[in-house]
Amino acid sequence: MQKIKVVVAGPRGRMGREAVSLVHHTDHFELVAVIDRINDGGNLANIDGFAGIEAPIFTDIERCFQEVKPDVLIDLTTPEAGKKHTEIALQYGVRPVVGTTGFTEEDLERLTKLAEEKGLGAIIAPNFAVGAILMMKFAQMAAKYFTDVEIIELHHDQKLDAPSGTAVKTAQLISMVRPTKKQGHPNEKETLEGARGATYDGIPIHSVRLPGLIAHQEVIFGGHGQALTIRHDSFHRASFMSGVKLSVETVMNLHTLVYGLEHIIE
Ligand SMILES: NC(=O)C1=CN([C@@H]2O[C@H](COP(=O)(O)OP(=O)(O)OC[C@H]3O[C@@H](n4cnc5c(N)ncnc54)[C@H](OP(=O)(O)O)[C@@H]3O)[C@@H](O)[C@H]2O)C=CC1
Ligand SMILES: O=C(O)C1=N[C@H](C(=O)O)C[C@H](O)C1
Repeated sequence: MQKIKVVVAGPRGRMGREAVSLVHHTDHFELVAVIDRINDGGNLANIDGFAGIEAPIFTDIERCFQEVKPDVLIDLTTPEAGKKHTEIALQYGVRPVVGTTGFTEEDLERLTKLAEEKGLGAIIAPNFAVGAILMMKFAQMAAKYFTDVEIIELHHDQKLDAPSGTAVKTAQLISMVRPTKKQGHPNEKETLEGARGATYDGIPIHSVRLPGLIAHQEVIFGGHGQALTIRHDSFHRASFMSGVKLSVETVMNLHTLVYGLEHIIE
């Protein structure tokens, strides 16, 4: 079996480290390079925590693609870098698998068009954990029966974007099946700004950031005399890696951009 040649962007990050280890330990994947803001021209094996994992380090992603000609880019960086990397990957015929969050609907539209023009597969997944995908699917199912819902997402305090990509995706899936609705009392007023959270299509989203947390979300539905809570917890970033592996394998056979792992996990 031909190995899939993979580049990881953001290898020193919390998710990037897990992804490097996944690629290194998967027989049919080959880590051909990493994209890092520092250490240009060096080798990953010389960086703390990566002993024995050989891969050239590039800061310039275009030079990397020209020299190593990878099949797939795994991006786990920041919203700004992730958008730029995804676009450049598609320009160079490299299939992106993007876990980075903070992409807007306009970004997704632009990248979908580009992937189609190039006839290339791309996967952008706000959450790679199978349990989180199920939480989103169950929430979408429940929304047919309960039209009042609020989302509480809880993350570590080093997270850059709020609300989380998962919370936005959950609200998008719910809003596909329920009519737009202004929840709460029509005359309610915030005496402290932000008390009712952000809203997506009328669905309140509350973001909690605390040290000690990893990635957690509750979707709370309220009805007459009852409530339903659907909760998912990632206690370790290893929870995301089976989804990353499946995405790298699947993207090789796609010719369009897929947004969300729920389209891949049947
Ligand atoms: N889809 C999913 O299942 C999951 C997605 N995420 C998302 O993944 C992303 C990364 O999260 P996390 O690992 O916690 O974040 P970290 O801050 O730990 O890691 C991000 C890494 O990206 C690097 N980076 C930033 N800009 C560039 C650039 N231009 N080129 C190369 N590397 C760059 C940073 O380098 P430096 O150290 O120099 O700043 C850092 O090492 C976030 O958007 C997060 O929301 C997180 C968990 C799960
Ligand atoms: O930054 C994180 O940690 C996470 N980000 C993703 C998101 O924004 O939804 C996925 C997961 O929640 C962890």
